[in-house]
Amino acid sequence: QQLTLNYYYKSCPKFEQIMQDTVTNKQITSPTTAAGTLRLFFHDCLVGGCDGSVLVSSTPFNSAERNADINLSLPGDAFDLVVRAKTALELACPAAVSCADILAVAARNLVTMMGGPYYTVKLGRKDGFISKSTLVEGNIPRPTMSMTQLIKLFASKGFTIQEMVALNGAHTIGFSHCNEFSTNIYNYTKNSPSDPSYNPRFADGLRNACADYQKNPTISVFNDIMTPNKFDNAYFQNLPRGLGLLASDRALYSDLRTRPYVENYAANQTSFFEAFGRAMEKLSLVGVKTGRGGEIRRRCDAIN
Ligand code: HEM
Ligand SMILES: [Ca+2]
Ligand SMILES: [Ca+2]
Repeated sequence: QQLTLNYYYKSCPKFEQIMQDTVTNKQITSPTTAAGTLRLFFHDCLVGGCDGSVLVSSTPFNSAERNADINLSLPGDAFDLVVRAKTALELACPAAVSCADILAVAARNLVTMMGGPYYTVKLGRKDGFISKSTLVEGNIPRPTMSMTQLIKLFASKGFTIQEMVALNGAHTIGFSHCNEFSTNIYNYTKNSPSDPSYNPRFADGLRNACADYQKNPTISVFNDIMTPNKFDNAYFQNLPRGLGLLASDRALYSDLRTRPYVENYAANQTSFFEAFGRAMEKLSLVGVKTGRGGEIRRRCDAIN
């Protein structure tokens, strides 16, 4: 079986409309939803494919993906958006639409709403039967990984170096908690508090912003200081100036395997949008389940 563009044409003709209304409402009332949902979708697809496994809540019998430490910072608003869409869709067309499709379309609509490209999302994903916290480690990139490790991880999911760079352009919106980069700004070496690949004034600003982060771990900083709420190519323009927040962001410029793509996307937003859209279409197809390989969940947070 294959995914198709008009999968819900008969079974849920209002699918697109309900998704667009729900997404718009949620994003207007909670503007952090867009970035959170895009990251949620990324974390879904990298563990067991785009099958909604990340949406499942833990039970006394099962520690779900959400419990893995790397997923603890996924924001509640992103999960809430999926619940809202699912509720509206179950009223209009019961037991027709998968949670995996809801998440894929929500992420796409939000990218477009923030000013990013529109790309097509094929439909007909089924929801997975498995969500285990132990299956997360090693499948999702960490900012502390070397570029060689990052390239290998993305290659294992089917992505080229160029696609990996384009996908990282998602960091043009949203934010990161201080603990994700604190080792880069405090006591980096004996002689320098911060990683020399930072712009020194930016590093000072980060040290200031994060001063209390151990007492208050919720403190976070925009990934793209120039246009944190706009999906554009400013993220790539920041990197050559030492304004990349995470070590993995700055490595995209310092490493010669990835720098040419950074330079291209920094100079040409159209080129970035095309590459990002194509890479997201590809991400949306990673490990998808069809037919009896999955189910339509009644609730997105629990396997039927
Ligand atoms: C080298 C690869 C990547 C690494 C190491 C990485 C790491 C991170 C980290 C540590 C955060 C901060 C999370 C927090 O503190 O709450 C973050 C945020 C984010 N990431 Fe990535 N990421 C990578 C690639 C991607 C990709 C491919 C996407 C999507 C296509 C993505 C989308 C996002 C978004 C949208 C945010 C902001 C989330 C929010 O504001 O709630 N990331 N990333
Ligand atoms: Ca998954
Ligand atoms: Ca931006």
